Amino acid sequence: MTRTGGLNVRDVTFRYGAKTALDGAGFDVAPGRFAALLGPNGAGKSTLFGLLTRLFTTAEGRISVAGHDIAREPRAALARMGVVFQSPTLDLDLTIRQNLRYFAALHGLSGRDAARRIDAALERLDIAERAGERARDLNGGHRRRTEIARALIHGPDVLLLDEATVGLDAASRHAIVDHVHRLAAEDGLTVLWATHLTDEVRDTDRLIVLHRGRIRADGEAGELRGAQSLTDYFLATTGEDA
Ligand SMILES: Nc1ncnc2c1ncn2[C@@H]1O[C@H](COP(=O)(O)OP(=O)(O)OP(=O)(O)O)[C@@H](O)[C@H]1O
Repeated sequence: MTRTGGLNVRDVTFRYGAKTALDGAGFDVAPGRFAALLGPNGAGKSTLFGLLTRLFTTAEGRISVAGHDIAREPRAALARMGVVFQSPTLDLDLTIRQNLRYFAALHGLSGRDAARRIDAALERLDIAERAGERARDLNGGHRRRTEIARALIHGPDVLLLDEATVGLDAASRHAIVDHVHRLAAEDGLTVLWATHLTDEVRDTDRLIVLHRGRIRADGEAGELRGAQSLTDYFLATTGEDA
């Protein structure tokens, strides 16, 4: 599937009072690419996600999502975007399907169209057989997969995930990293995957290293790291533990 636009971030600066959290940060993610945004704690990843999702705004810099400038066409830009936030946001008392139905309704989707989209998203994340179970009864990995499925229901072009594997065991982490890579490679989604874990990045991924509000490296992960391990490369680039 070919999609247009991708994600463009240009010269974005953001301050919390006197504290500069993002300092002229800019990068592009081409349509259908998986980009890992790698940064240690405090690098500015959550601030960037806040700007991408319009939680807050800045006059300094430009962001566009699937060809829509987020300041000038916020509704169009947000409609093209799926987001998985760092903090879990499922209603634990509802079933998986009910959680997704609720989200579909927020997007103005209902009836057969919503059901079809929900089924497709659950299939895509390999959790269709769990649809009738309450979120509370699922493990952390399946809950996360549900949240990713939910982020796909309205058919976004760009998928943003902020530390999506936090708190999960190795097997669940691996499964989720794999699923999201496939969403880029097979479905043409543009993915921005924020993490501080180097083992979630593949050599063929686009790698963007953010440190203290600035982009420190941007390229294909395997080329950037060369003969070094990615962890060593990351340490050398940021001077901090990975
Ligand atoms: N509300 C705030 N007021 C002041 N400074 C803040 C605020 N929120 C974040 N910061 C600072 O801005 C910088 C970037 O923070 P941000 O949360 O975006 O980083 P991060 O890469 O997401 O880190 P983490 O993985 O720890 O969430 C940090 O130095 C942080 O201390």
